[in-house]
Amino acid sequence: MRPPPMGGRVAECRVVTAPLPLVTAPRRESAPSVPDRPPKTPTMNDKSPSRAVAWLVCALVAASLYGNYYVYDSIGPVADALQRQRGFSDQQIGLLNAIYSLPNVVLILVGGVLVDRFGAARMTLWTAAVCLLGALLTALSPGFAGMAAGRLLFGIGAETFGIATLAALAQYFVGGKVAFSMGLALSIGRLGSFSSDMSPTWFPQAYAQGWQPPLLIAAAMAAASFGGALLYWWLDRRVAAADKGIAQQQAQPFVWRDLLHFGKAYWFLLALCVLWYSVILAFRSTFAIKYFQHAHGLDLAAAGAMNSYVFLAAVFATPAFGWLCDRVGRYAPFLAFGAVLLPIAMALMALTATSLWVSTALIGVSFSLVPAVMWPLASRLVSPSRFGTAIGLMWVAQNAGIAGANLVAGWLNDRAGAGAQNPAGYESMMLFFGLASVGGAVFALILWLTAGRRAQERAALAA
Ligand SMILES: NCCCC[C@H](N)C(=O)NCC(=O)O
Repeated sequence: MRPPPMGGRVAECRVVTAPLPLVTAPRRESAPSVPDRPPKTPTMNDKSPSRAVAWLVCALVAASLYGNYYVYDSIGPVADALQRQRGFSDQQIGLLNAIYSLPNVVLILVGGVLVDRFGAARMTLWTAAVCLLGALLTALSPGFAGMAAGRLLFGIGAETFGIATLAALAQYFVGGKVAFSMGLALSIGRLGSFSSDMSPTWFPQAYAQGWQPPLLIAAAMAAASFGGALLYWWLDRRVAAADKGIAQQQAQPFVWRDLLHFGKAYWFLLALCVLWYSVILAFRSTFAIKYFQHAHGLDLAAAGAMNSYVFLAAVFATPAFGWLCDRVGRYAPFLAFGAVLLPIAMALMALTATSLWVSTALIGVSFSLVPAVMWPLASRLVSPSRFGTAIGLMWVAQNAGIAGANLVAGWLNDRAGAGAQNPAGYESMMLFFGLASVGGAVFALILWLTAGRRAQERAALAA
């Protein structure tokens, strides 16, 4: 089964809207090295998995993501307890999260290649198991080194797990609704992060007992995530068995040269991914609350709540935007619109006295729209057999960008002496994030306006 043929322009990437065959899960082509273009159109076959199966896969993947994102965000709520009860410094607490990203600057590319090599279902299962081990080690370790090793293990599994889950949805929804399914799964993941932030309210007894019970709850979430992955793997095996004789799913040997076959549109998307996520994750996750407190005079609770609304909005808006993209059948214009909102929001925040609600709403739309479009669009810019590699490469650059943006922003703030007594000290950081967001918007606009017109892109996109 192949994705619908794409038109000449990325902006015109259209989803099949004709009545769909029962088939939704493409089996991978067996060519050792494929050009960067979509595979062949599926043929209808009664023995192939139905739409219901695809939605079941989506539900299992989403449930699995929920547990995974819960664990990712589980350190923040116990940071204070770790400091009080175990004497951890801020640097040590910061390292428990940084150690998640650092190995992935190299490792996700390997993870992406493994997803293409061994298939989405097997890799989802294996990496969910690695994440579970990491979460258990984090929760049960008596010392900092053991906890850090647990977070490292979790990070190694989690990013490849993320690629495998996107690949699973790209595979099962190739005939349509890929953006909606990815948006839905991502939003359930974001709900996991939101739940982690809300867990002190939901499980007060656990938090009253100290740092360990909340991390054991996180490990239980990782176990639930593994359970979802196991069910998805089992279902995929049944689908593959039913599919026998129609087409075989075969492991794809990796050829480095294949990276060169990714079209220009893919590289523009990668640049947008690095710049946009660097602003969104480094600013929103690290500096936004402090900036709201010092530069906009909010107290800690109000600043935290203001920041979390972006997150909550994404829970609902991400699948809605995915659905809209599938319905309209266009991706790049939505992506450009979402990317342009970010510099506008940053400018309003840094340069005007406009209420923070306005910039928060704009970032909320951008945070919901860009991921809802970016990953489905990526799945349409490369062959399904290279999707894992393509996302892996994007996330290598993305992790490097996020780590770099955190370091640069921190250095700029320290250099300018930014703080409650010196709110103007945040200006250079805001200029840095503003320029990065403008860069992201420019790449999104170029992707929309030019990439699809090029003959090279047409060749890459056409069936
Ligand atoms: N689990 C939070 C970090 C996810 C990073 C990952 N590389 C990614 O970009 N995932 C897609 C997303 O929008 O969350």
